[in-house]
Amino acid sequence: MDITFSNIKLSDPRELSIPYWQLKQGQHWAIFETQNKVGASIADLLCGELMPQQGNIDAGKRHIEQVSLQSLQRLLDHEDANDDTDFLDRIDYGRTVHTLVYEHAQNERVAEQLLQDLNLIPLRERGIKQLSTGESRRLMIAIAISKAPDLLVLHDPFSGLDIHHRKLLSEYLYSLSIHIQMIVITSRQDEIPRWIDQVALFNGGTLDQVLSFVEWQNHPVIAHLKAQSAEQSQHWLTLIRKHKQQHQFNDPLVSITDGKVEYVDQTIFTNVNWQIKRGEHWQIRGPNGCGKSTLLGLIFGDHPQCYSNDIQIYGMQRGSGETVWDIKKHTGMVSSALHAQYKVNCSALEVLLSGFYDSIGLYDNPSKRQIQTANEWLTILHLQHLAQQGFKSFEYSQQRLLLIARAIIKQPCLLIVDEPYQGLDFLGRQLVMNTLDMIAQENLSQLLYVSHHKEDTLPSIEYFADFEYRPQQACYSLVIHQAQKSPLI
Ligand SMILES: Nc1ncnc2c1ncn2[C@@H]1O[C@H](COP(=O)(O)OP(=O)(O)OP(=O)(O)O)[C@@H](O)[C@H]1O
Repeated sequence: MDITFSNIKLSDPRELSIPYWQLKQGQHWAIFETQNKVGASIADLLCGELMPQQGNIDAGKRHIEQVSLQSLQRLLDHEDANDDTDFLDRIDYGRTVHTLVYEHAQNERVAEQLLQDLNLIPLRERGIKQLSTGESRRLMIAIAISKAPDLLVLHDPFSGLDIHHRKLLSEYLYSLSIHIQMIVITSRQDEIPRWIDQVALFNGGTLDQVLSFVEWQNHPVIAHLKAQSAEQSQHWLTLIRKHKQQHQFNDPLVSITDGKVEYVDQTIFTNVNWQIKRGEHWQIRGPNGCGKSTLLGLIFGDHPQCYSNDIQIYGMQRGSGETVWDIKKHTGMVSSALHAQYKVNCSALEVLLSGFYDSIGLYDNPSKRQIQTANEWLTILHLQHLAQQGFKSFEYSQQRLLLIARAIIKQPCLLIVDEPYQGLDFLGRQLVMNTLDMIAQENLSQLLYVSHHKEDTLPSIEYFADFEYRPQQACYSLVIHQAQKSPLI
């Protein structure tokens, strides 16, 4: 049976308008997210998580599943609601990979095959809350397929995956496309699979064009969006320059000596020796699960093992009586973990203001100047009219942009951006990427940056901390590289 959208409308803070759209039985679709994210709303409408304010969707009795950042967030919320840490003699990390994949799988053979196909066997006994970004993405795909859907909506399926797992998933989805109808929603051009039949383009939230794969490849929208983002990022930078802060720390800003993180069942990395000097911008690279976020958590002060390591930051030796707030005061952070923790339903304005206090939610009285700066940020994010709207009611990418602005607002000395583009549309990603690059170029903050995508490399970053696997120690270690500047001709 075909799926038909008729006269669909959603408004503030989401925006979606689909006068008429038919997805024929068996046809594979891609939705390319240019600007105004629509994918999350479409996925939620199809899966019955959201009701249209107007119009209707006829999907018959189709069993539709989605894989998306919001479906992961819902599962994590569910695990938090059932957290048994208080009744156990250990931390409750949520249900294990094994339990979650077995829960809906038809039989053991299907479950084991899924664990194998998505490279989840080594993670079988790990709780969902322990998983890294790429690991949890693979788990969410396995869970969705274990429910044997007729239609699978994959929102940014490759997001957070390293190169090896992106290749594996791409081959896996191709084999799956023979049996299951799919809608792939993405904001990256190279992530539209070749087996897609039709591409839907939205303009300002409205379904604008339906294209064949070949028509899509020659479409001018990308060039147009790049020009638009270059112009808009100048507005961001003007605002950042206006509130420029001076930081007076001595070298090195951060120093880790013989860093090590280990858990009961495995060591993640050892022998990490790393110094971040003034003016240096770093990209941290390495495969899923190698410890990038863990290392950044040691610096930011969120990771429990930061006290058992020899870490100096901003001239303070960790564990010498300083508080986590002494560190956070000079540090901005964007990451999926922080996004997941930001559960407080304060207003958009309060989210931005909370950046001045490093809090999740706002518990202080902001000054007039801080309120004015936060309002200026809302204006350049085009969210001024939604200043009082609750954070939770925003779509994931709008939330992410608010959290990025929250991290930048106080102009921290160190800006930790751990896969910042997760959930953003094409324009949003370009905008944030241009802005981060200009922040680094002008040394407005020092970047510690993580992204798995080659095209996200920021030209201003010259230092690379690469995790490499050490088979003898069965864990990772860090290797430092400095980019060769191309000789002037
Ligand atoms: N409490 C724990 N016990 C055992 N392993 C854990 C625990 N917490 C995290 N891990 C594991 O530590 C590893 C490192 O996680 P981390 O999030 O730092 O990886 P990452 O390099 O950022 O990966 P990604 O590229 O997927 O984001 C992962 O394999 C994760 O499953």
